[in-house]
Amino acid sequence: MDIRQSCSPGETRGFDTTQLRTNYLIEDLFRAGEVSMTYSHLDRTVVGGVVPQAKPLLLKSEKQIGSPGFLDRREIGVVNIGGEGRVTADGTDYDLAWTDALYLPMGTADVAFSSTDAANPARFYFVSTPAHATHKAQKITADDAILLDLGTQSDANVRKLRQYIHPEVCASCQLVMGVTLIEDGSVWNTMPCHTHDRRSEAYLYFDMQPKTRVIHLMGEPQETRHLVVGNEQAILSPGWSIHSGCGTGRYGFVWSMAGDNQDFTDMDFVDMGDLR
Ligand SMILES: O=C(O)C(=O)C[C@H](O)C(=O)CO
Ligand SMILES: [Zn+2]
Repeated sequence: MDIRQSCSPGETRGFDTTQLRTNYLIEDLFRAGEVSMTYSHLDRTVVGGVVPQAKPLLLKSEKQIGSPGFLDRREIGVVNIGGEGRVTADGTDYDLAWTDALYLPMGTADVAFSSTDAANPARFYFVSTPAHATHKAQKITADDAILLDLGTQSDANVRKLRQYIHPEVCASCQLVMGVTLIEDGSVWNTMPCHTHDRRSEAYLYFDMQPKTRVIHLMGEPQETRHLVVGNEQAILSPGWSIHSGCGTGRYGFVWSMAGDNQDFTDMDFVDMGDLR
């Protein structure tokens, strides 16, 4: 398990490119036939990638989780960004197509991931956060999610934001999760940008051509830094950091949040004139 400690805004100001990438970027999340996990101390969020081939892959606990079962004291949200696949949770099968999601609650004992066609494997992205109560397991499709049409053509930020794990769609303890797809011809996400010190956030950029890159903006609003991000790479975003990006081509991203509240609109917007 890859471990990421929390960094303060002060030390982040002094980071060079390698230090920024080592602390905030997860580059190698999807490996054929493996479950990969990164444990971030930002709200103890575990971010993972699962690419099942011919055999199912199991969600297993590790020392860092501190309990025999991975979900003994955690909840998990899963989004499939690959070919058709199946998640089997305590004997129930959930078939997930591209951008379908699944919420599994605290107390789920056995979780297995499989691909329908090993030649076009499922690519499951997951985010898990500590939990204190057991809610209902739920599959959520793009049509079940709350859809927000955001942005304007003249601001080059037209996008569809879908809230999948959100109090009005699927009850959870703290996890909030969704997918934003940028329309063709637009390049920006989450600009004007914001912070939300009550919650941390994780971004998985996906649906990009091999040569496309997103220039992801992070850091304090008056001390911005950037990360150059490729397809299927994830960003860890502390509550004090802005999180916004501009692509050289089309892309989407899975966002997730954990922390003190589940109020999506609890954001501190940054005035353009205050960005540095
Ligand atoms: O397109 C957007 O705007 C987003 O997806 C916003 C993120 O989800 C976010 O930052 C929520 O706090
Ligand atoms: Zn945010």
